[in-house]
Amino acid sequence: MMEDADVYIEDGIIKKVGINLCVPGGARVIEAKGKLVIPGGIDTHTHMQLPFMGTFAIDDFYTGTRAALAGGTTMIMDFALPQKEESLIEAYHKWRAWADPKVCCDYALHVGVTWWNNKVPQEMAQLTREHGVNSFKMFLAYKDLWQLNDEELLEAFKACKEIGALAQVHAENGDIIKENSKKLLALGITGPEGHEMSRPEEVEAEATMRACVLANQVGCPLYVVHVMSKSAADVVRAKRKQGCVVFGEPIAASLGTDGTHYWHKCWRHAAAFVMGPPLRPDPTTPNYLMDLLANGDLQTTGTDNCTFSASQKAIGKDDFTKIPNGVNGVEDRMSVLWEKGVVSGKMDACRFVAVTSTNAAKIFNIYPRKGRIAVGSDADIVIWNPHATRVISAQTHHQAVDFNIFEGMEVHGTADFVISGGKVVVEDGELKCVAGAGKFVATLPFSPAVYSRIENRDRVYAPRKVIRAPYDGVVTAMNVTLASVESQIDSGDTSGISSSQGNSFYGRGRRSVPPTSTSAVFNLHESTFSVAGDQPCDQSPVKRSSIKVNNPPGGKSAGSFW
Ligand SMILES: NC(=O)NCCC(=O)O
Ligand SMILES: [Zn+2]
Repeated sequence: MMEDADVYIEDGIIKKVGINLCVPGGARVIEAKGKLVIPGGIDTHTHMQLPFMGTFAIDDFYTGTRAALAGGTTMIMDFALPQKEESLIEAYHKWRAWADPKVCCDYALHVGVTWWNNKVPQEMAQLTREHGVNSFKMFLAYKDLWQLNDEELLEAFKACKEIGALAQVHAENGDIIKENSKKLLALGITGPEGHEMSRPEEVEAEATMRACVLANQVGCPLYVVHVMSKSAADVVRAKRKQGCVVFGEPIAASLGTDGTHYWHKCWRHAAAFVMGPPLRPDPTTPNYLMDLLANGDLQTTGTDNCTFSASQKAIGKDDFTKIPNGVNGVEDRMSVLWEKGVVSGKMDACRFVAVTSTNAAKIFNIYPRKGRIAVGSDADIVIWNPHATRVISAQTHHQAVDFNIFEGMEVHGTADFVISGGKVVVEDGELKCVAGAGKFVATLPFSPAVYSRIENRDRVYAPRKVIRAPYDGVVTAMNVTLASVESQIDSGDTSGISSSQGNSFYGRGRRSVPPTSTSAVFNLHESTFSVAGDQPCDQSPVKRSSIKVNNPPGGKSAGSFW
């Protein structure tokens, strides 16, 4: 909703909203006529000072959050990413120790589930209960580093659901990437174009689909980070249309530029765009993603801000797999979104606020403290000038990195004033922020924007058994030893395989024994057994031991079968 009103702030909180407000004498007045007074942006996805690929991201929690404020973003959500076997709680504390003294704006943490054993879900629960973390990111990529296999993913999704957290996924198939990378390097393709060629769209789309299916099977809500391609976005859209609880996050890079840069003749230029999943060479991708964002098929915007300077990128000068992955965006996200989303006519100012701030606040359960201008909300406010223009450049940006992937782009929409926690930190374009002024924002589990639907779906789709009269006919005995079967076959008598004999079944390479029709058990290799449709054992419910009803009707529903 948009209204014409004044906003009065005291002690970092919005105290009044309305016309002709009565305010204490001496209160500072900032004139915003002709401009928009909007909630500060929330960047859902950053990696400040991430230790990664042999180096650290060059924008740390100070330069990164300072740049965020300059562009109208008043809160970032970063990721604590444990090394293999490292405690998730230790990683969380490590990130807090890095961020707390440096952040100029508020921040929250997602935590990565980068490995799995039975201690991990306990730590996830503790992080949710005691440390203000309500989202966990799992990687389907980065084989041998952070990648989980499908069984581990299922466990992680189940754990998220149990504790009311939102499962996030980096959706790319790491096994395929590894295989393709080897092939390309063997062909002598060592430059940044190899990065995109090793992980084309379908590699992202397959992983997106797999994550959606796995999460849906255990009734876990899912958030797909950095949606980079049309086909991955189509998966999110289709799954939402089918009723799955899934959210999609395109980023400033995927909305504002494309992957044609990987073929640029200057190595440094091409390497600057290397990130995972890659930007797509199809130049119609940004418009396509923006349309989905404008129309509600995608919900939030992040940046995946993870910056590396020229010399850091050059770690991979002879091998694209070694180029540190990551691009800028935290400073320019709001302007890129305004230019490509609003000025283009795809979305109005209200939708702009939704996708840059409010939707994130709702999904991550910090609404209406964040993402809204209302009495009681944090005074994180931007006075947005929709008419002013600027040209994005590494020469003038506030980030530490020496390259800007939006270099030369003229954008309308600038943050003339930025108020963070009630303090004016950008004034007519001038930055006045202080390291450590930002606060950690705890995010609580069971976000209503995410879990109210889950609870209802669990109830509606809870598995129910069919009530029927018990079967009272003859039941073939199952316990059979191979020796007894063989001796009976040798003697030509296959009629009386008895229950006192042990388990066995026919082996494919064995002597010419009859197929499973004469056996008391199924040989899956030889039978026509199918996981779909009627099974030969359908008449005998007691034998379908592989199907478990997790929650019998009447019991608590966890909705495992939808
Ligand atoms: N995305 C990227 O290229 N770098 C940061 C690590 C990650 O999110 O994958
Ligand atoms: Zn990321």
